[in-house]
Amino acid sequence: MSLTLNAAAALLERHHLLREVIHDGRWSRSAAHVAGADEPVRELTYDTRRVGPGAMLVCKGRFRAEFLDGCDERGLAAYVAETDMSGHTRAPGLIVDDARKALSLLAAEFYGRPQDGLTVIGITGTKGKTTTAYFTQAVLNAHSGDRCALFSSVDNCLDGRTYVESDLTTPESLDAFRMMREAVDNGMRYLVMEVSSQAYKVNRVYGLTFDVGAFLNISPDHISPIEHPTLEDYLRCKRLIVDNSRALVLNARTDHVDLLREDAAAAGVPVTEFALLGAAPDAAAPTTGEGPATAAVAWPADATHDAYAMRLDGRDLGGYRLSLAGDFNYENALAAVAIAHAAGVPADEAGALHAMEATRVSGRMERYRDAASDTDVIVDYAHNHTSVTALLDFVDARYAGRNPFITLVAGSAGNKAFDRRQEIVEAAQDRIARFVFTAEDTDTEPYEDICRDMLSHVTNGNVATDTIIDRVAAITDALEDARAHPGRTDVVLVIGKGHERWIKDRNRHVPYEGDDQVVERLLAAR
Ligand SMILES: CC(=O)N[C@H]1[C@@H](OP(=O)(O)OP(=O)(O)OC[C@H]2O[C@@H](n3ccc(=O)[nH]c3=O)[C@H](O)[C@@H]2O)O[C@H](CO)[C@@H](O)[C@@H]1O[C@H](C)C(=O)N[C@@H](C)C(=O)N[C@H](CCC(=O)O)C(=O)O
Ligand SMILES: Nc1ncnc2c1ncn2[C@@H]1O[C@H](COP(=O)(O)OP(=O)(O)OP(=O)(O)O)[C@@H](O)[C@H]1O
Ligand SMILES: N[C@H](CCC[C@H](N)C(=O)O)C(=O)O
Repeated sequence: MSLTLNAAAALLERHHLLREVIHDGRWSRSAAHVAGADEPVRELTYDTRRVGPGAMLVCKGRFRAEFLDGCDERGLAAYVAETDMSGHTRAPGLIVDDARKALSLLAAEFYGRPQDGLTVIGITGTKGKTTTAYFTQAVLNAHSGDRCALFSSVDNCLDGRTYVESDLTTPESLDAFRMMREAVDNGMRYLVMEVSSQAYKVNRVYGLTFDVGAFLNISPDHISPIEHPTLEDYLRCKRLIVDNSRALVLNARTDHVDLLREDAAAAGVPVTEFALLGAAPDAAAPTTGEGPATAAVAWPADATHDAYAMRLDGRDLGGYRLSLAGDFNYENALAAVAIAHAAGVPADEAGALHAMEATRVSGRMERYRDAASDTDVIVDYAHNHTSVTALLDFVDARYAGRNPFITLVAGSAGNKAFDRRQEIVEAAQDRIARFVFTAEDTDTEPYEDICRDMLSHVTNGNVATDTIIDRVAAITDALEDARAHPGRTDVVLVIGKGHERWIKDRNRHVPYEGDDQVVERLLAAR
């Protein structure tokens, strides 16, 4: 870890980001005139509250110059910013075109390019990133003796075994490279990370090349003033993974698959395709023929879809029976097989390629049963049209002929992804008996307004609706109603929060018991 001011300036110059170096009233194209420019930077940070002796600070986003007040006294060595900050500090400034790109490049160097010591796998898609990332980690851990790290929207894992709750789907670049360094120092050989569209939008993975990039699917989501202005912009950001990967694993069934194939061809990136099939493929034509190289396919092995068969590179992998129900999870498992294979796991390593069968992912398809009232409860993380549809497809298939009374307990995020509110209602209203609208995560938008918005999209007069803002009370009401009808088969779906032990209010995490725990407690109390 030996970044100096001189080296930082040269790196930024090489990437055409450096405008000028400002120090003591002198503006220059290099840092050569600054005393101590060859001293190692002792700390790299994007937050003035963490500045200590010898620190280099990157001023990004909604940074305000006043944050710098007092930093000189704490030993600020240099800053990197998109504008001259010398009114608030005597430290030398590297003025750049894009501070977030600069942060990513500097962080990689500061931490000694830890990505070079790892096989790095990036997974993007509207749905299934987290599950596929956990499944892939399970396979690579089995293959390598627990030497696979993970960055996911649920947890991060830097030693193949210990999981710590994460803040973002894709960490800020500096945090990502710091954690990669720790992973390498812990002996990790692989890293599986989720790559959100926001990560590309705000350059959290700038300059990082994935050994394997995976594109799972794309559907409308994340359109709002703080995310993407349009679906086109959302897809444009996600597509960047193709240009930034050495090999691409692609779902042959995703929307815009032809465009992604074109992207890969233009970038010279080899593609492995996978496809979930409705039935066994023709033995004479072992691949689907949908893409140039559909290497991995899976199909239901029984009528209830409780097991699937998989084939990789023409080799049968045998039956798969996941701990997580739902056809979509077999698609995620298939993606994990294709990704792990592209990352070097041989097709004949059956043990490793089946390792995800035991994997559970917190808050995804957690199932509970109250036999006395014939009630099944599912806690899941569905929170948009595609995932609610996938969940209801599972319920339809599983309860075919039993005509269950389905209650959906759901809210939607505040201040972002506004279309989700209508889409969740539209995906569900003709397929369920009752909505209970409730709190989900928000910033400034009141929960009541979000629930009212959801209610306004209900057009089916046959579906019952209630709004119970308190989330625990909403779940309680749904379960009590199910118990009050013992002769009826009930399915209660509690979606959008999973295992989270907090709920966002005014963008702060307020402690919350967790959907899984609320359900367990209520069922045990009977
Ligand atoms: C708190 C907040 O709203 N942050 C958003 C903001 O970041 P920002 O860098 O401008 O941060 P900021 O909090 O305004 O502060 C500006 C800078 O001043 C610094 N600071 C602040 C105070 C101080 O005293 N001193 C100081 O130095 C802060 O450390 C920061 O570096 O602007 C960034 C660029 O727009 C956003 O990425 C970021 O979104 C937050 C992190 C967020 O939650 N974003 C969501 C939408 C997100 O990224 N989600 C995706 C998942 C989507 C998916 O599943 O597909 C994700 O990858 O997690
Ligand atoms: N391949 C898939 N296709 C459709 N829906 C899926 C798929 N995989 C998971 N889901 C649904 O989406 C929910 C979230 O899954 P997961 O966390 O794996 O995806 P994600 O891409 O990380 O989502 P998010 O970014 O919203 O957290 C699941 O609880 C399930 O309802
Ligand atoms: N209830 C959460 C869902 C976040 C999941 C994240 N991956 C996203 O879609 O932004 C929220 O809106 O903050």
